[in-house]
Order: sequence, then structure tokens, then C-alpha cells
Amino acid sequence: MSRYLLPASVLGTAVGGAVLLKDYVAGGTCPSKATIPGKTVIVTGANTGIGKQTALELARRGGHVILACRDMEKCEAAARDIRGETLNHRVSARHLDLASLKSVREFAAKVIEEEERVDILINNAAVMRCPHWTTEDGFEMQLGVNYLGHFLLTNLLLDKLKASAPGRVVNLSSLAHVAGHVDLEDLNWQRRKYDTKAAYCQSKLALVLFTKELSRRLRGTGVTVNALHPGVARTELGRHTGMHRSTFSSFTLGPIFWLLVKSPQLAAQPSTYLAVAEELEDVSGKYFDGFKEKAPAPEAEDEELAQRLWAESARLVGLDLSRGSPVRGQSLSRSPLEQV
Ligand SMILES: NC(=O)c1ccc[n+]([C@@H]2O[C@H](COP(=O)([O-])OP(=O)(O)OC[C@H]3O[C@@H](n4cnc5c(N)ncnc54)[C@H](OP(=O)(O)O)[C@@H]3O)[C@@H](O)[C@H]2O)c1
Repeated sequence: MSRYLLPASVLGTAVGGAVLLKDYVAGGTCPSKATIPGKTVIVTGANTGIGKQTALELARRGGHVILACRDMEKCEAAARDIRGETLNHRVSARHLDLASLKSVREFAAKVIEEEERVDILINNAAVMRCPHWTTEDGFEMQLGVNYLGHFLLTNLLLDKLKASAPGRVVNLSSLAHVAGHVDLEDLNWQRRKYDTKAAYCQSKLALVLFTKELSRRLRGTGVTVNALHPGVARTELGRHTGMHRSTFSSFTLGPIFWLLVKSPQLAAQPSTYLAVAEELEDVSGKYFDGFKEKAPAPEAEDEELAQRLWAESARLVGLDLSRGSPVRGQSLSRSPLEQV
């Protein structure tokens, strides 16, 4: 067994390296020079990685940028960095923990009350391949943070987005969605044996399906929504994968990874493009790989699945299906899983 390990690892590394090289070469800076003075943008998970760089790029383009993060110390520090670098003082920090529906509702309520408008929502935050953790409301963490938290947040902000139209929603998905499967009978991993990779892929596929159904519902409102694979970037996303704990990985994959993958600055360019490019004004419901529109995985094209997922997600987060608003009288502290 062990004599196959080294050649297999070398082959794996070479293939992985080639894919990443292609990704790097395909990258580039945002082809649009559009500015966004007077527009209000929300970026979730903006204290680090692609989110922080996207917020920086949008602040450079004159937007009023709201960094929405779970750790206020990191959030304020990122906002300070961005203000210092861009000299745009309309960059602010707000608390949002996507692992808590109560926090999502509080964040949305404050934004609706205190902000005049919301033009662009970038659903960027994510957690990848963490242990089998659950959110405050009892959802598997990757489903709860990456998908359900953003599903609820977007729905709660829709009226504001529509009132500020034209507007845009950008959902950070991933190429990993192609390996995903949405199991409507067990979205929350209560019956299936838990598989953290599959849970990440499911959450990213759910975001593409959500994009499709939301786009259908937004027709004629002036608000568009698209999903994006930003490319492979060296960020903190791999913090739970344990790659750094393996000696083999540290000495082989590690350096290759750091050399070949995109910087967060480069990986933020497609998010910026989807948020501002004038030529995308009427483009909605699509999946982008970098700057290019691509066909997503076949399961992500299933309109009936997208509609059923919407209904199930609304049920899980406690949205009134007919109004798209929180169910009246619903306790914010009880788990929606307990309520249904
Ligand atoms: N990097 C890549 O190669 C890659 C590839 C494909 C897709 N993507 C997607 O691109 C997006 C950005 O990823 P990244 O690489 O920049 O990752 P990252 O560096 O790990 O940043 C993730 C952000 O999400 C935040 N976050 C995590 N849990 C949260 C919660 N409960 N509430 C609010 N915020 C939370 C993190 O906050 P803390 O710092 O407090 O944890 C952080 O700000 C993600 O959607 C990811 O799936 C990335």
C-alpha cells in the first residue's frame, strides 16, 4: 500500500497544480471600470479573504460599504484598513452572525431602519469542511451559514433592494457545487452519515438553486441575482481542512498551493465585476466561473428542485411563503427545527 502512496500523491499534486495554474492564468482584474457613488453595498464575511478585498474594491469605486461580520473587533479593524487605504469614509462595520437566525433578523431590521437604501448585497461569508457543528438554531453549520443564513438575509432585505432598484445580489458559490447533491428529505444531515465535504458541496449547490429561483421571483423588479465561483484563492477558508497538519501536505501541496492559487485581491475581482459591471445589468439567474458565464451542474438547472428547495428553506427559517417575511409571532429564540 505504502509503495503506491508516493506516486499517487505526486500525480495528485501534479493534477491539482495544473488545475490551479489554469485557474490562475484565467484570472485577472475586473474588466469593468464602473464606479458606484451613492450606492450602498453589504458584504457578508468581509473581515478577511475575498470578502474584505471585495469590500475594499467597492469602497475604491465610491460605494457606501457595510462590512457584515460575526466578530466586531475584526470587522472594525477591516473597516479601518479599508477607510485608510481608500480614503472613503463611508465604510462601516455591522454585526451579523449567519449561524444565528436571530442575529440575521436583527441585522436586517437595523439595516432596514437605519439605511436609506441597499443597492448591492454580496453573500460572501462561508465556512468549509468544519467538524459536525450546528448553528444556534440546530442547523448543520455549513448549511446554516453558507446557505440558510444568506437565504433568510436576502429575503428580509428584498423590499429594500427593490425600493432602491436597480439592484444586485451576488451569491458566492463554488465550483465545488458540481460535487453536491441537495437531499430535500434530509437537508440538515439528521439521517445521513455526516460527510463534511459533501455538506460544503450541498450548501454551495443550494446557493446556485437559490439564485435560479430568486431570479425567477425577481423578474421585472430591476433587481438581479447571480451565483459565482471566484476561483481558488489563498484565504482562511481551508482553516478546518487540516492540510497544514499533514507533513506530506506541508512539504508538497502547501508550497504549490501558495505559489499557484489566486491572491484574495485577484479572487475579489469577479465579485466586483458581478456587483458593478454595466453590461450585466439585465443578466440574472446565471452561474459565473470568474468573469465568464458557465453552465452549472445539471442538478443546479432543475427548476422544480429549486422551487421545492425554496419552500423547504422558507419552512426551516420560518419565512411566510406568501409574503417572504418572518412568520408573525414566531419566537426568535426557539429553533425553527423545534417549531415545525
Ligand atoms: N478561497 C477559495 O479558494 C474559494 C473557492 C471557491 C469559493 N469560495 C467562496 O468564496 C467566499 C469567500 O471565501 P474566502 O476564501 O474569502 O474564505 P475566508 O477567508 O475563510 O472568509 C470567510 C468569511 O466568512 C466569515 N464567516 C464564517 N462564518 C460566519 C458566520 N457564522 N457569520 C458571519 N460570517 C462568517 C468569516 O468570518 P471569521 O473570520 O470571523 O471566521 C470570514 O470573514 C466563500 O463563500 C467561499 O465558499 C472560495
